[in-house]
Amino acid sequence: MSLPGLELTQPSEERQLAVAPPSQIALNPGSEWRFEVAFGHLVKVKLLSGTAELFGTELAQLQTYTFHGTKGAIYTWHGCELEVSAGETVATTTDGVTPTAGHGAGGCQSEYTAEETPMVEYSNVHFALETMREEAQSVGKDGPRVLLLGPENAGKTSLAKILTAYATKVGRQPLVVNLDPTEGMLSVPGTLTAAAFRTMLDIEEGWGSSPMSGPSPVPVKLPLVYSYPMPNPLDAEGAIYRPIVSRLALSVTGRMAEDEDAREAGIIVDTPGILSSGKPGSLELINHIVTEFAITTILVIGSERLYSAMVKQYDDQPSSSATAAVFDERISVVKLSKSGGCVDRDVAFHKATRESQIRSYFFGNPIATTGTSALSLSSSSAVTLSPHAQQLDFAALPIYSYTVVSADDEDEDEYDPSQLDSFLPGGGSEDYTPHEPDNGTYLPSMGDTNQTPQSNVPLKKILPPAPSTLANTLLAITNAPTTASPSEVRDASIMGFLYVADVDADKGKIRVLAPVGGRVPPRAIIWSKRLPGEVVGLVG
Ligand SMILES: Nc1ncnc2c1ncn2[C@@H]1O[C@H](COP(=O)(O)OP(=O)(O)OP(=O)(O)O)[C@@H](O)[C@H]1O
Repeated sequence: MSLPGLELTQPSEERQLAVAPPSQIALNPGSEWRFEVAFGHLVKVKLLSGTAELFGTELAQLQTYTFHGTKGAIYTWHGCELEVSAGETVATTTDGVTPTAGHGAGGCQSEYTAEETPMVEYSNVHFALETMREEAQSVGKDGPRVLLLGPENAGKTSLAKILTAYATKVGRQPLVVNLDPTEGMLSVPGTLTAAAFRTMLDIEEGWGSSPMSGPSPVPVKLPLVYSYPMPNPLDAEGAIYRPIVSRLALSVTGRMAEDEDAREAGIIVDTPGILSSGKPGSLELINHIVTEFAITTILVIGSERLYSAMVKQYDDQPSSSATAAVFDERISVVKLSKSGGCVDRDVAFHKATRESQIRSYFFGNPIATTGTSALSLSSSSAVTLSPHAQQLDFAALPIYSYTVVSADDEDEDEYDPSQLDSFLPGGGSEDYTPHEPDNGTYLPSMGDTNQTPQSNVPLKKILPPAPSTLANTLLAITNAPTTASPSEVRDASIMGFLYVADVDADKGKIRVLAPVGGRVPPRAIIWSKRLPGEVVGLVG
């Protein structure tokens, strides 16, 4: 319809939805294309000519890669040409909000080309690590154990991906450890993980997928997962975080002792930004990680203050490895520049990322990506999983919840030490001997000397009636038996997750979604109450 006098036409719906033609982006050698794609909108990227990589993983020529809910950069060492086009917009996000495409090429919210990047510095780190790996190979010592430190959004995870991708590209098999509970590497958030990377990372999915997410054209990785359902490692003065770090370190060093390839390639440890914030207790946690993983190389990104503190404390000090004296193994602290491309992610973006990780754990990835499908035999790489819904008797489930004061928000779950007796093995027998005498660092009440040793672990069994707040949250099924002590539950690795769809407190039932059918294994369960927290709308 024309507007009288102006001869303008009202934009028709088709016109509004008209897809912009693909844009071509030419990158000079040593530059990168930085882009941000909103959740729910798809952007397709194709490498037309030259070579390019996304956080160290090379793009294949003429394959289409589909991105959504991503902030990243495609870097080229030798120059390349990219084609960027808009994919279809996925109906709605989990919040029910219809996503809007941005104004950048292909509907990116933001995109630009940057000539200045720290990639040369980062690749030099890779070559230095390679030299250490070759030395490890020749003299029979362990490969480098690298710790990444820096404030939030400094690019630690991106650098961990780059170093891992470069290492796998030259045939190494590094062990990667994620100590950031908010990220969820090959797992859902609220976990700390370790995995051996022998094959390439996934361009579209970041770290790639684990077998629990279903079949994948990019080889899956098998992570070892521990539950840490809180965003802040400093909660409970680090008394929950520390023992889990020790468990991971034990498993990782055990793997290195048995696997020659892993021993030579060493470890890459990614940490949460809060450890580098200088908050009380953070330096002690760093020290714990440095000791447990026998760190040899500390990489500090984007913080002069932390770098200087680390140099003072660790530079040229012997590592804590048992063979440090034999090989004169010393710690080196290296300062690295933060990439100008690192973007701050707001609370909404973090929440959307978490929801998307959980959704793909239960339902797979419904977005078909032609890029990866070309590598697989099927015509589409979309993976649709069918989780099983079932009703469970709440009283029969040994569900534990952490009861700690958050260092961040003072969001306290009532901490009542008298209730803790209820989860003593064998129903509260007094002659119980603790499994771990070293857990005594957490004292919930300094004046209370009559506490049983078990109360050092702030885990409480949830007794009926089922709390309504259980709805829309995750339950982590541990490998610990139902009669395990709280310290055993805390230290147990995770088998899988359930999503609580409904709580019927009157009937004493909960309706859960499980990734596989069959009976829920009789194991102790940890309630992921605070992280990932409530995820509404997973089940319609
Ligand atoms: N060169 C780059 N260009 C564009 N985006 C980038 C670049 N490097 C990193 N990013 C993005 O910036 C964000 C922050 O980076 P990253 O996750 O690596 O930081 P981090 O230090 O691990 O953060 P945190 O401690 O909060 O987990 C991520 O979304 C990442 O994809």
